[in-house]
Amino acid sequence: MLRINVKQRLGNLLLEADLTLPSRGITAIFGLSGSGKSSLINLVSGLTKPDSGVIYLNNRVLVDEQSFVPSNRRNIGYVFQDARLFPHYSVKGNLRYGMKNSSQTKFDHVVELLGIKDLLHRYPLTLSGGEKQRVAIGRALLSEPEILLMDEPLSALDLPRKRELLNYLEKLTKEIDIPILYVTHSIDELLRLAENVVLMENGKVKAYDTLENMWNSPLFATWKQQENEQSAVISLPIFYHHPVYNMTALQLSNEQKLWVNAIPADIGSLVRLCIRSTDVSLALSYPEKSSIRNILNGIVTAIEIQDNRVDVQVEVANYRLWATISKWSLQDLQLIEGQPVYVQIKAVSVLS
Ligand SMILES: Nc1ncnc2c1ncn2[C@@H]1O[C@H](COP(=O)(O)OP(=O)(O)OP(=O)(O)O)[C@@H](O)[C@H]1O
Repeated sequence: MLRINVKQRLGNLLLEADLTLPSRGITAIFGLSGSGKSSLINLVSGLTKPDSGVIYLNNRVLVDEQSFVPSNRRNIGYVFQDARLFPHYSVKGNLRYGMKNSSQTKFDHVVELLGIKDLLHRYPLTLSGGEKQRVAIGRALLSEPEILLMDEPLSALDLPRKRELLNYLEKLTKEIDIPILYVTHSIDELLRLAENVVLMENGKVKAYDTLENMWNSPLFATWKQQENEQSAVISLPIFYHHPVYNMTALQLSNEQKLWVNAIPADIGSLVRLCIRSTDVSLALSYPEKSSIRNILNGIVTAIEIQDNRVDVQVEVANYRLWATISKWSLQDLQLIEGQPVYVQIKAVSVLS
């Protein structure tokens, strides 16, 4: 567990944070440029000192009124935007630098996890940006930190390398059981990686919650790129793999399941999905003989009339989804809050 309660004056900005973060999973520090994201994790790493306050990592004091543990004694792994490898050491040398014990099994595991076995004898100058970052992550992990701090680790990479590293990061986060604080202003990275989100604004913590709750809250409205639709992000457990068709059923409730293209993961694993309002339609009677596999029971919970469309929020087994319909359809269906409807879902994007 990471406990942060700090104040720090940064020029015109007063950074203030009061947070308790969980002991595993990725917490994204998200916000506009200049909102104080890097400054916050610099305080955790010990690169800077707060004017007042405390930071505890797993009940160990890093900072309080009496003490300030320097960076090199915090047991923290740090990955920056640029990999900052030692140019005169090979990849293997970089990885071994700072390794706490020389466990070959641990070394092999990290090398395997990050796909860097073939690079071990190369030197940083010969590596691509994405490869360098994987080595930097490997080096940080092999120091066996109690927490991993990542400050926009993908921002210096081109799109293909970003995608490649995202896949590694996603795998990594499922495997390691230390918390990761991940600074980003990318929605893509947030949706793929974050379990929890700290939203920073002008040096303050504007909100802190699970990614799903944040995404679905009005605070996030300005961050959603699509102007002509709404979307819902939800996580559901895998319930069943169809033995014939290449489909997987996810559990919304005991009664209701959502079918998606086959996901190669075990029953019970959580899958994060994005359902866009333009892929959802509503009907008042059960659509017989429909080609759409997902026809669910829902209740209308909100109706938002926009300039050229209507966004209808529906609750399906405790999950809130959105459907975009036309004003004409609203008039036709005479929808009101509390009304039961059939919710047809044409497409679902699997995020992670
Ligand atoms: N030592 C300092 N002295 C004065 N101002 C500072 C100092 N460090 C940071 N700042 C200012 O504090 C603000 C927050 O900076 P910070 O780098 O934490 O933002 P950020 O959210 O990480 O931004 P970005 O996404 O652009 O990296 C900025 O306006 C920055 O110029």
